[in-house]
Amino acid sequence: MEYFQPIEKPLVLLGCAYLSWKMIRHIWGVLKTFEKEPVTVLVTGAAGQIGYALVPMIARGAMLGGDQPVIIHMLDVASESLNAVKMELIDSAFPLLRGVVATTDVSEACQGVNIAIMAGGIPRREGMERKDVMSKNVSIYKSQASALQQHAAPDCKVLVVANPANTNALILREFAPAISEKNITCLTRLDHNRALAQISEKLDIHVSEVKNVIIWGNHSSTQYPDASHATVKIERGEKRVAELFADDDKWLQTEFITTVQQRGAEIIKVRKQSSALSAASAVCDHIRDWVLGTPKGTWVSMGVYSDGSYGIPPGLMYSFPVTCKNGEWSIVEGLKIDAFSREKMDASARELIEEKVLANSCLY
Ligand SMILES: NC(=O)C1=CN([C@@H]2O[C@H](COP(=O)(O)OP(=O)(O)OC[C@H]3O[C@@H](n4cnc5c(N)ncnc54)[C@H](O)[C@@H]3O)[C@@H](O)[C@H]2O)C=CC1
Ligand SMILES: O=C([O-])CC(=O)C(=O)O
Repeated sequence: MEYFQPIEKPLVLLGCAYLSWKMIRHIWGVLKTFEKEPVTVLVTGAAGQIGYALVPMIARGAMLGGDQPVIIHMLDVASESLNAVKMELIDSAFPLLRGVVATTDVSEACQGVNIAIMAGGIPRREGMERKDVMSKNVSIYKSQASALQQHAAPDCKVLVVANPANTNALILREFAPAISEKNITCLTRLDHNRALAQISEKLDIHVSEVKNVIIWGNHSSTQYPDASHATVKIERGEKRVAELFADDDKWLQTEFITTVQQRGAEIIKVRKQSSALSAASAVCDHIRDWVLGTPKGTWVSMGVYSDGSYGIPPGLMYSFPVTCKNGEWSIVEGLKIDAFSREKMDASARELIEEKVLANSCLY
């Protein structure tokens, strides 16, 4: 038996669709009220240049996503400037910002932090190498390591930015043995982004179409920016970057490498201060990929504790190509290394061994 006249059927269907739509909107509204727990992010050197560029990025969701509330802890020895940064953060009325702590006390700063961005220290000036700021900065990392170990969340993820970044991270690891070595990294993402940008400029394509460059080694002028596995997006698939250069064009083996290696020094020369905006942005990229995962088929460069992969001595903090999933990084294994790359990768490893010895001589 028919319940409805043919004329009534479309009206009933329309009514049902309307009610379902209302119900979905209601459920969506309820779900939206269950917001995520805030993540506590520490920034050391927060009154400095990188800190000043970085904290608003974090508070806007550029690091952990637009639906992730954050509490920002800021540590610096320059208490007045630090308080001014706090005032500005409050004045910005960031919807995701759930709290701000500005302190000169390292224990208070580290309390309960889930992510620690370590940018406190002195930057190099024109004419200096990054290891020239070694003695001052490694002692900071020695003393802050134990505060992190004692007061941060047990699974806190640490990113060391201050130079010499790889060796500071190694010192932090040595003096915070309770923090898993998988949770201590250093920043080479700025170099990685610089390498992508150089290729995109050279080939006159958008930077998002280039991927899988690698920064091997130290965040110093011995780093090896390697484009031999990099690809660009083409209409149907991908093409190796190397195939886009004529056989006799040695740009990828010469100018590309030196430009990326020297980009930090070039910025200092022109700006009279080291890179801050691009460094802060690279920090967000590093943590976002580590926490939320790298896109399928894409790797990024991170300074991590060497497990001996690619013949790099274990126990160095060395930049490798990594992919990230479920909050963990893994080194991309099995890439072919030719003699040209081998020599450059080993030279950077040798420099890191020397820096380790130098750092220890500053500390003991
Ligand atoms: N890994 C990378 O890609 C990059 C690393 N860097 C390095 O990052 C570091 C920070 O650079 P900027 O922000 O430009 O320098 P900056 O001098 O503007 O800021 C550093 C801040 O650290 C603070 N500070 C000094 N000692 C401290 C301590 N014991 N505890 C807490 N804070 C302390 C200073 O008061 C200052 O506010 C430098 O070492 C620089 O060389 C810079 C750019 C890129
Ligand atoms: O070069 C410096 O000293 C600052 C830095 O690390 C960079 O810009 O890569």
